[in-house]
Amino acid sequence: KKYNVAIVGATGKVGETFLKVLEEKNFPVDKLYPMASKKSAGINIKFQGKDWTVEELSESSFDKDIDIALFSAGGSISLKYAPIAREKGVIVIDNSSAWRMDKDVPLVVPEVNPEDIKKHNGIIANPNCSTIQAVVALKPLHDRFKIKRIVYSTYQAVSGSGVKGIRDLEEGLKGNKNEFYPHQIAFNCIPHIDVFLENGYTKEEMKMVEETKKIMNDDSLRITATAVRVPVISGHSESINVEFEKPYEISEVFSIMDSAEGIVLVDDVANNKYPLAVDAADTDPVYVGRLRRDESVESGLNMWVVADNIRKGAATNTVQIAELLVKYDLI
Ligand SMILES: O=C(O)CCc1cccc(C(=O)O)c1C(=O)O
Repeated sequence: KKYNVAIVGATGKVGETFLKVLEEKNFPVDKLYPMASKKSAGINIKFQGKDWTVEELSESSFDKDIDIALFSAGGSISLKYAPIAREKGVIVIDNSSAWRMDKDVPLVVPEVNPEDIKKHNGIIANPNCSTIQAVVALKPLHDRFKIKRIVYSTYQAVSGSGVKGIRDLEEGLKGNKNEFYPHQIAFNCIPHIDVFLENGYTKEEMKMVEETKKIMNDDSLRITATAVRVPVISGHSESINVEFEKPYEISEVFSIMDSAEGIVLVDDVANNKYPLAVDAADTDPVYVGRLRRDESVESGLNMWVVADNIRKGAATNTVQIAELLVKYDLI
């Protein structure tokens, strides 16, 4: 069976990676409907050996035979158009934060909570990039040792902000002034991703806290986060400190990580081997390393987790969700 697939935000960084990953995975697409804003309408897109024309997104865009719509066009577009698509019988997989915490919307990482997809009511949410790579690494350890507390510190690539963030870094490295970020990103770290909230955290940090609990289905988890933008083009790196309910042996953590789905263990410090953003770029795994006991608590562990924020952090995870819909015969 082949499916008619709409791509909302087809000309953005994540949108164009949707197309790349759909082709790589040979997803069975019959008709493609690339959609974007007025300024991109008419652009020709080559996909699976054919030419497709970008149409301007409108309220009538889903009045045709579309099976799945992959959205990555910002939260306001998702808020307005996902319900319109759903009403027309389209299954929406949304990359924005707009629907993630809605109780009727499953928030899915296929390696972590695939079964949740069966509860969808027409909209499925793709989690935040930093949350996805974290829960892939944490889930196997939570199942075995029961996590009680998580401390996230992230080092996030500028591609997470799209072309504007990349340009700020590239221009900044040439000594030109920034336009997008609140401060110079070149030769700098900016502890400010998305907007600040009443509690002094940023929205990015609270997404990690709230989305982790929903995906792991455990509101008892105690979590804090600090999200930092760093002068890296591609790949988010994260220092994750976890405290378990149960005692553990470090040798068992190594073997669990080495065999867990979606994880590549890179941990051989005697030979300077640990996960690096430049190695993760344009690949799909979540890379885990620097595993070591946190001696300051009863049963604690430190790790370093790296992944491509546009692929596993967004586009690949979304296409994997589409593959789950097919696998579970939900479409
Ligand atoms: O609303 C928007 O314009 C998009 C803001 C954004 C930019 C970069 C990553 C994310 C994300 O959470 O995945 C988000 C978000 O959906 O909140």
